[in-house]
Amino acid sequence: MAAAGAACASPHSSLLLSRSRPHGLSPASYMPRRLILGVGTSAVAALAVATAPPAVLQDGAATLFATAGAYALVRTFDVLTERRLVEKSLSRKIVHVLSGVLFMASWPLFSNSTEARYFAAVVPFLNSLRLLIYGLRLYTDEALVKSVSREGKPEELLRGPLYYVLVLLFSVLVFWRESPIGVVSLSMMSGGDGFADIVGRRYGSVKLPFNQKKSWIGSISMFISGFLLSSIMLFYFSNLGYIHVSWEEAFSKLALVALAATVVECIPATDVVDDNISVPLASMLVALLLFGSNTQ
Ligand SMILES: Nc1ccn([C@@H]2O[C@H](COP(=O)(O)OP(=O)(O)OP(=O)(O)O)[C@@H](O)[C@H]2O)c(=O)n1
Ligand SMILES: C/C(=C\CO)CCC[C@H](C)CCC[C@H](C)CCCC(C)C
Repeated sequence: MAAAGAACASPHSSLLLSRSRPHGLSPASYMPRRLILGVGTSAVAALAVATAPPAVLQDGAATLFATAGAYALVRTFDVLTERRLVEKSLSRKIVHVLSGVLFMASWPLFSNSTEARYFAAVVPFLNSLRLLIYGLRLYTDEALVKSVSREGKPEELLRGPLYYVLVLLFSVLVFWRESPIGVVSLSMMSGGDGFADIVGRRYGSVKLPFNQKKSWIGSISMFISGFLLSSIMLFYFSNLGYIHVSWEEAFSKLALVALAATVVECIPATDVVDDNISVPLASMLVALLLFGSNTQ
């Protein structure tokens, strides 16, 4: 109040008066509305965090971490491709492999609550929205388009990448981390199909007799990498107590799932149905038959 009175003492004070709090007005009516809104929002957010159950806080943090991880993964390979440190088609396939593997690896970060899978599902859901928005050219994101499209066309995001993310969304909601079916299927889609491309594109000179677009080395790579990654991810989740695995039978079952996924991936029909649909679908069906639908 004294400052305001002093400010009125000289002509210069008219300018000061317009900047200092006018005499007699309460701070609330003077403080910029934005500041009041900011303080209010922060207070509500702090109250929400302070009163939220620990599981919700854990799941919220895990969701933020995985979402940020997804963005960072795509951005990293955009920069590596931009600087020609990684060839474009290889970069795309590495993103294909790592997205599924790292997403599964992040699942133990979520709480043991029944709602945890829905928090985890937010990550592929947001990424499917992102692919839809940029694939439909509603907005542009050069980095995303360059990282996950074959030829740099935004509409490409609406096929392979979108199917891939929707499979992640479906698997996390339906199977989550207590069932081997989702883990095995995502391993075949990300690791198996990914390495089939990475190896086959480079060393696949001897083509399959019934499909000149695919090669023996590519299909063999798919079988081996799908089998190995499925085994590793099953060990990961069983070691953390989410899945009980009878290893005497598991390896033979995983080999049959990998064989089914490899056969589906190499038949010419995949020109009609995208690999990112046919491979996980075939894996889910065979894994369902072999492992059963019982989850721990
Ligand atoms: N069993 C396989 C699978 C793939 N490839 C090689 O990898 C390339 C891409 O494989 P493909 O499965 O067609 O990849 P897509 O998922 O269809 O391609 P993209 O991921 O680019 O959409 C093929 O042209 C081929 O050179 C191969 O040799 N043998
Ligand atoms: C190029 C791809 C498929 C074509 O065959 C993969 C597209 C990947 C998406 C752009 C990003 C998906 C991110 C995952 C939903 C979450 C990853 C989280 C993890 C912690 C990095």
